[in-house]
Amino acid sequence: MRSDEFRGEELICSTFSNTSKTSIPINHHEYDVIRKCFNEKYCYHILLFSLSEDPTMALAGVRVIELAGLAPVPFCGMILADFGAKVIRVDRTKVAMAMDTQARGKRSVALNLKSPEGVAVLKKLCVQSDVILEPFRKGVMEKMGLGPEELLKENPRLIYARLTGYGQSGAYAKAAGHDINYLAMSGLLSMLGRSNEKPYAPLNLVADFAGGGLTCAFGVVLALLERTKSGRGQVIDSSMVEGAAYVGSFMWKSRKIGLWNNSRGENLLDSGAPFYDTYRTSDGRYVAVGAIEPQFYTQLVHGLGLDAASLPSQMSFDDWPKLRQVFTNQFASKTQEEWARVFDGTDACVTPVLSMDEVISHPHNQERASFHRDAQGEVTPNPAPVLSQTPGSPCLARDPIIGEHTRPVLEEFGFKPAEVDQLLSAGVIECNAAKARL
Ligand SMILES: C[C@H](CCC[C@@H](C)[C@H]1CC[C@H]2[C@@H]3[C@H](O)C[C@@H]4C[C@H](O)CC[C@]4(C)[C@H]3C[C@H](O)[C@]12C)C(=O)SCCNC(=O)CCNC(=O)[C@H](O)C(C)(C)COP(=O)(O)OP(=O)(O)OC[C@H]1O[C@@H](n2cnc3c(N)ncnc32)[C@H](O)[C@@H]1OP(=O)(O)O
Repeated sequence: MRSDEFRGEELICSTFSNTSKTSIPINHHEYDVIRKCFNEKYCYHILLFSLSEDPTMALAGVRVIELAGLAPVPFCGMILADFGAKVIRVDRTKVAMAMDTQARGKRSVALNLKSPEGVAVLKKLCVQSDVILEPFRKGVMEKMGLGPEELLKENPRLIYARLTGYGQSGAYAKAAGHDINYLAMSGLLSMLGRSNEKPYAPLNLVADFAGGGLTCAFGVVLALLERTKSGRGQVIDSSMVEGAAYVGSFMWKSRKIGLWNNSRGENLLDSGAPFYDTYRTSDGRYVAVGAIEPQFYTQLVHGLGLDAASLPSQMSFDDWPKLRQVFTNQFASKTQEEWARVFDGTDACVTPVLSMDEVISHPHNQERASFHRDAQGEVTPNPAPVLSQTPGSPCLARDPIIGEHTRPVLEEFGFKPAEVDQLLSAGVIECNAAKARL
């Protein structure tokens, strides 16, 4: 008979044959079941219960309720799913198509939270879960009776992540907005753009994803780790203004070394320096040049076939426009492929600007399997970073349709089939079967 010691957040298992201890992370629901079983000394059987998750995934056993949102929260949910969490996305009912293009690995429950029965269903899901991710502006969850007060009272171990543009306080807290607004409020947008041009937002990368979904996922993991010590959940106030600014800390911290003394687009790293920019090649494609250090810059000049003695000094700011013109003319003389043959294998810091589809076939990315094709055959990035013991693994199945898993999820969380039928007939939930692919 296995001897098992149950300690708070994890199950330490040892067997007679060996004393190696395996600790298995468990979620709130398992915690309660296990504690009850230990009290009644049924310790062995519960191990099977907690081994139901794939222990090779870092977030195995973590249950996440993701309320359907636009882009940042779906990205956060996808990250957690990629690393083993069980993510249930709660969609609105009467919605034709999911807005979530980052839905891999998630299951969808369609639930009308405008009904008290719907609120009760969500509460029951949250009591048995570890994390809730909410994408709404300040006050919406409280209005539905689903604020942190209510949910943490019923499940003190719940991690309540609130991902918003402006945070849960402050004059803008209830204002609508999108990535570009948050980036503007972070101060970083003022630094983005070429010389004599207006500021531009680099896609919706910085606030929505870097400072939003990714930073929020980091907060969730921090809270999960902290809970293994305190046994308590907490509220994560994830503001995209603050997340973006935090991601950009280097920009603030490097002002004192004069990195940003010039106007926008005229500094070392903001397209001002000719050795840190992109250049068009003879076939209309581009290369990226990042030869900052003198030893790398020397290799750039050599690869371009230029005579260093005939050029102005690398750091002669006033000569940068002239140097840029020289580089522009040189790079325009060969194709992207030809320049790759010149610079691959050197430290000149010159790389091809690859398209979203080319990335998967570039030899370096292929060797590392950095990208894969999903169920729709589309190129998509693999989870990062790569952990040696518990790497992330993207679900390759198609994305869920809205309400596809309502019934199995509710029954998994303890609803009887008759209760699910009743909720369905009352319009509180939707159970949509996946349409057969012809
Ligand atoms: C730059 C990005 C924006 C990217 C957008 C793209 C992802 C999408 C742009 C175009 C889309 C595609 C296009 O539309 C074509 C297709 C259409 C198809 O239908 C879907 C597929 C498409 C291909 C579609 C796909 C994509 O959606 C697009 C490509 C960003 O910056 S995103 C970041 C936005 N900001 C935040 O997230 C910060 C926090 N959130 C907010 O500030 C607000 O939520 C926001 C975003 C301003 C929206 O405000 P809104 O007034 O609309 O909502 P809230 O005030 O938050 O209140 C939510 C209300 O909803 C109720 N509710 C929620 N869940 C339920 C439920 N289950 N049942 C019932 N009711 C529910 C909740 O009670 C609130 O109701 P009230 O308003 O009455 O309180």
